[in-house]
Formats: sequence, C-alpha cells, structure tokens
Amino acid sequence: MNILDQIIATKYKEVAERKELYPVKLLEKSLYFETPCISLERYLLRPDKSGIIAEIKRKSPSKGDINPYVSVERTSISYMQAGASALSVLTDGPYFGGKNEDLMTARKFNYCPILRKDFTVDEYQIVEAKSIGADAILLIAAALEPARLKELAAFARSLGLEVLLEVHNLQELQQTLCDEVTVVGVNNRNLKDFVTDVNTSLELANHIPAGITKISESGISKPETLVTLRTAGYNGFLIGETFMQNSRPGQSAAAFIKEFKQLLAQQEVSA
Ligand SMILES: O=C(O)c1ccccc1NCC(=O)[C@H](O)[C@H](O)COP(=O)(O)O
Repeated sequence: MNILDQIIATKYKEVAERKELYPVKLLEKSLYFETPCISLERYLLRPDKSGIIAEIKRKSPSKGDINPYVSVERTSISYMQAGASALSVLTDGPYFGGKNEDLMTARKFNYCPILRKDFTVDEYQIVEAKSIGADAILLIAAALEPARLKELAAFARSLGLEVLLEVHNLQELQQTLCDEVTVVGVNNRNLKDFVTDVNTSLELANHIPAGITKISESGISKPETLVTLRTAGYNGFLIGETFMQNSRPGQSAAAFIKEFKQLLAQQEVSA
C-alpha cells in the first residue's frame, strides 16, 4: 500500500463520519451556495499574474512538520500581495494538518480563486468544498476509476466548481481526461518514494491537448524552473513547501515571484 492508498482509505472513513455529523442538507444552507465561484483557469491565464498557486501546507507525509502553527490569515493575504494568482489550501487533517476552517479563513480575507486541496472520493466532499467557499477541487487520477472521476467532475461542475485533474503519467492522463476537465496538473512527486522531478511535467507537456490549462505541481524550488516550465507550455505552478518552510511564507513568495518576473523580462529582451 503506498501513501496515497493509505490517505484514500482514511478519507473514506472520514467522509462516512462527516456525513453523519454534518448532513448535506446542512451544508447546503451555507451562503457560499449563493456565491459564484472565481475561475482558477481565468486567473492562471491572466498576463498580469505569475501563474503561481501558493499553497498553505502545515505538514506532509514526505516532510513531516513544515509550518504547523502558520497563520492562514496573514499567509494567504501576503501570498496574494506577493503576486500569486491563486491559493491552494490543504484541508486534510490526518496527513497534512489542515482543516476546513483554514480554507474558510483564506476565503474570508481574499478575493481570488481558492483550490481546496484534499483527496476527493465522494460527492459529499464536493458539496462540502462549495459550502466552505472553495472555487476548485482536486481529482487525483491515481485515486479514482476513470468513470467515477468523470462522475465526480460532472457533479463539481454542476455546482459551479472547477476541477483540477491531477496525473502522474501518460497512462493516467489518457484514461481520465474528459470533457468536464479543462485544467490538468502534472504532479512531479512520485508517491511511492516521494522523489520530486520536474522532468515529469516536461515529459508530459506535449501530451496534454491544446486548450487545456496546464499546471506543474510539487518540488518547484527555483524561479528558473518556472521559466523552463512556462516555455514548455505550463500556465500554472503549484508551490507549497518552498514557501511554507520559511517562517514568513509570504516574504519567501514575494522574493521568488520578483526573481521570476526579472527572469521573464530578461527572456523577453533576449528573444
Ligand atoms: O507533499 C506530500 O508529501 C504528499 C504526499 C502524498 C500525497 C500528496 C502530497 N502532497 C500534496 C501536493 O500535491 C503538494 O502539496 C503540492 O503539489 C505542492 O507541493 P510542494 O511544492 O512540493 O510542497
């Protein structure tokens, strides 16, 4: 059993418990059901933005504690002031130290797309995502049968949420890409050994159909890497650890984005 299998097994149990505690009828009373979602895809494609989705991540299976007592209010605001295009908030508790309240805090203080980064296996979690103010959800190809993934994607779209389809290889991409998905994320982290390699993104870039918004996820630690990924056709870059391992993640993001923009300007001059 790899770590993803373990997380998913825990998630099914958690969802069954939450359904009892907070029934769908209750979640549907949330005011966020009246609020239109902010498009992640649109923000990633905006030329005035960096394409960075800055993540709030307290801990992880690969690194253990990263920034367990982070202030979500301060960090989310400073990420957006630094020039991030969107926020990603890990809401999984057992493996990532997150909670729904983290996303609700980020929602309260920011007008920007927010990805609920969790391990979605059931429609209930999609209703929950909408009820806490998320704009997009994650569906992981390695965790779902293709037909089930399509069903969940269609359900998310029916609530106005965007779907980020996460793949690790060509087979997953070919099996799961469907009409309901317009944003694909390539995860550079091998979930068997946790090794990250951005070549995973570079190798898959040309296999993702034109018209799909492409995101490279995990293990990005240098602004130069973003330039390479952008040249390969990526529109978005999901970054957690690199920022979160700093006591002030927003400052780390600001320095990173400044350098990225300088590199892009140099690239334009020399083109
Ligand atoms: O981060 C992990 O250790 C991990 C392990 C198992 C499943 C998922 C995991 N991470 C979730 C993510 O997708 C990342 O948080 C995200 O892509 C950002 O990655 P990074 O910039 O490397 O923190």
